Amino acid sequence: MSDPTPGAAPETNSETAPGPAALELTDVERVYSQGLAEEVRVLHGASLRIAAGEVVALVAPSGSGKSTLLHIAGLLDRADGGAVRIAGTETAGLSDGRRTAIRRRDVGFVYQFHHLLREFSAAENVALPMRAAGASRRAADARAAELLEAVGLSPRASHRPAELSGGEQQRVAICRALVNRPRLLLADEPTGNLDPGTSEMVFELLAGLARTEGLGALVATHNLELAARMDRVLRLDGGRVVAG
Ligand SMILES: Nc1ncnc2c1ncn2[C@@H]1O[C@H](COP(=O)(O)OP(=O)(O)OP(=O)(O)O)[C@@H](O)[C@H]1O
Repeated sequence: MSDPTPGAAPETNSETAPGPAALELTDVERVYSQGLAEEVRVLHGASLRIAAGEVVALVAPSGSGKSTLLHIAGLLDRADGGAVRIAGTETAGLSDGRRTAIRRRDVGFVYQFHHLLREFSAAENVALPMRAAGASRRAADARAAELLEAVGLSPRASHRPAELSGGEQQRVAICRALVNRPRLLLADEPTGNLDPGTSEMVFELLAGLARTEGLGALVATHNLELAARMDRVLRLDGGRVVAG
């Protein structure tokens, strides 16, 4: 039986809930003001909690602050107020260097466009961030092979991005985001550039991998049908996060 703590965000996945949440935002504020005649208050009391192993969709109209929220959650931008906790670590008061270290260790990103390096093979693209983090070539190659196999791309491991379809390229980008075993996966319109059938397949692979790897995932998308297949759907409404 679950017995939610008062004040805690509801609906975490009880099977994977032990341990710290992958991501906790508490009353996050973000106001853009630099060089603007009028302030743009994008996030105003935005709170959410994503448990390890939970895949959550974030749907909201264009311009409502999805990218802003993802950038703050991924420590690419600083909130003007509130708390950002990643895998149990509060990040608000940390130096830029410390935040970068946490981002590299604990956060994986997938974007609408894959940004794969075109002169490298699929396997090399996946292995690169792990090599950059200091892993041996052998360990990085083994991890890349394991992930490419999980998304059905073993036969394409030696292909360069230009030799892959859009959906295959995005599957490689997902593997690359997961290679360092992050605690949190942030995806911004990961299937925005793909046809409906391919989008569905890439979404399923992303969600399946996040669950088997036990990380929390927040996936921003305009696609309501795909969002409904995630564990939960959240919306942004007037700068706050509400259940979708
Ligand atoms: N650097 C900035 N300076 C000023 N305003 C900004 C800045 N970045 C974003 N904004 C404004 O903040 C609001 C939210 O932008 P954001 O990119 O987070 O929205 P979004 O929901 O991700 O939109 P989309 O789905 O179109 O990508 C928009 O009104 C945008 O114009």
